[in-house]
Amino acid sequence: MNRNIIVLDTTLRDGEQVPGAKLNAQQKAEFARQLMRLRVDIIEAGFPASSKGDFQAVQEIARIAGERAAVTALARAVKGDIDAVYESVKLAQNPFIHIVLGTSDIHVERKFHRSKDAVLQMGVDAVKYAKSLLPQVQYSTEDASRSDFEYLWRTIESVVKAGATIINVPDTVGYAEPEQFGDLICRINERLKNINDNVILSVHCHNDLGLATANTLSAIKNGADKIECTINGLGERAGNASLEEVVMALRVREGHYRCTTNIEAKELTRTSRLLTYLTGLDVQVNKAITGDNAFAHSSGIHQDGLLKDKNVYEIISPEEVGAEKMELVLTARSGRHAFKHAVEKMGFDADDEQELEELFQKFIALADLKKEVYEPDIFYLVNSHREMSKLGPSLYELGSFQVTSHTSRATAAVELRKGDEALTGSADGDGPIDALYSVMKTLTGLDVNVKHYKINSISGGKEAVGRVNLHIEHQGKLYTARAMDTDIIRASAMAFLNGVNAVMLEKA
Ligand SMILES: CC(=O)SCCNC(=O)CCNC(=O)[C@H](O)C(C)(C)COP(=O)(O)OP(=O)(O)OC[C@H]1O[C@@H](n2cnc3c(N)ncnc32)[C@H](O)[C@@H]1OP(=O)(O)O
Ligand SMILES: CC(C)C(=O)C(=O)O
Repeated sequence: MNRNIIVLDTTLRDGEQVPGAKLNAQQKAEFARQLMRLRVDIIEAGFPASSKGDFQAVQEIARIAGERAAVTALARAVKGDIDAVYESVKLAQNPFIHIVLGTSDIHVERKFHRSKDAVLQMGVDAVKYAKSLLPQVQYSTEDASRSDFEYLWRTIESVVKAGATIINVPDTVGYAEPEQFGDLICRINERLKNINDNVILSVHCHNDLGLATANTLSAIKNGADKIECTINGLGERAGNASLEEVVMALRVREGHYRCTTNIEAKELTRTSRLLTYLTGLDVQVNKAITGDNAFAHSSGIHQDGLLKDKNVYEIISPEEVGAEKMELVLTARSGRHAFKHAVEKMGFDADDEQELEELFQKFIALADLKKEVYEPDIFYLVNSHREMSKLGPSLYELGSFQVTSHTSRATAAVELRKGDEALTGSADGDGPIDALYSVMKTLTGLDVNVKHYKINSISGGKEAVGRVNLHIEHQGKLYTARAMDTDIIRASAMAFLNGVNAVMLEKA
């Protein structure tokens, strides 16, 4: 039978310890509401002794939590801190006090300058005091993974006897590695069962070596029943175990771990985005589950495989975590299958193989100029290709051009080709486009006037494509012409030529 793992979210306590992540009481309450929608079992709401603002934030979260989540907050083994936690969480339906105290030699000797026995006694006294206020008390043996095992165990045994109901084993500085940490949890678990079977064994891992998720999973395999995580892995230094990673690993590899959680996975993306919005701290694009690229596929071989069967390259469907549907990002590394899929997705038929190949070649040329090709690019590419095909072979083609612009004047030099003939010339103008059109008008010898000129950016990104729309007048008749390019001068020149060619074709 599957074990249910209790999930404590500490984004509002450990996550908030990150520089720049500080939230006000109203923001903390908003995020806590989202954590309740996510169905975390416990919210660690803050460190109420640290400031009046945090005390009030914890109090508000305790007030709104109701039955939806247990609420706790952190205290040192200090009476004043414990009082602050009690006073701020007591309104919750399921409140508990969380006490932390170091067990490693370095904490005992360098931080507290006391004997091991004295530090242990501080912990016992703190638990006894907390227990006089609330029935549920969690005790964290800070820096457990760097602690002498027998002293660590002696501490756990003593605080359990004093009334601690949850023992939390932190890898405070992210020093542990999965096998060793799993072994530590296994040893503690075996002894704990012998002294009190009702005590919950919990872990809290940091990511200094990028192992927080792996260590948390290893602890679960070795008997931990409760985990502490944060959204987006936010937390002190390199952060904490990421809630979304651990939860989805348990879900995707359920057969392996045989554990479940109460988490509503569909709320993961929304929770991550809310956190980014509130803190202004972006998630790295390739972050598992919540990064922008977590469900984006950009290379041709992958895109082809996904279109044939999404299981070829997808172990989690984005919908499962509340993200948008699988995204195929079109780049110069995309292939014909993905391109055809994008063309059809926009409602164009793509059955003509020769046309599709021509379009694909234009797409690759464009993708070489741009990092990503967006839907509006494809839309315009197909439409303009089809429009140009209707016009037949272009009469004038753009060879080369050079445009210089000064404060008050601009000059353009252009080479056009008409069959084998090369036509070159230059002209001045009020601005670069005026100079360009002036020389092209002379070279084609046609009496045309530009009546309307409009340029738009039709897609996103630094290399966005510029689209030029023109109305050209010839002998009282208006001709519409368009062109697009990542170079707006080239797009302007090509639009003019397209207009001129339309006039020529009609006259022919
Ligand atoms: C691993 C973790 O994430 S632990 C949680 C970290 N979170 C925080 O620190 C929350 C924010 N902190 C604060 O607001 C402040 O540091 C406070 C309110 C906790 C304390 O502020 P101050 O009283 O000004 O003390 P300061 O932070 O300068 O020093 C910490 C003191 O607590 C002591 N201390 C540290 N940890 C503990 C502990 N677990 N139990 C008892 N005392 C402790 C230190 O030894 C030091 O005391 P000393 O002055 O006798 O040497
Ligand atoms: C309070 C404890 C659990 C902690 O944050 C740590 O040890 O990292």
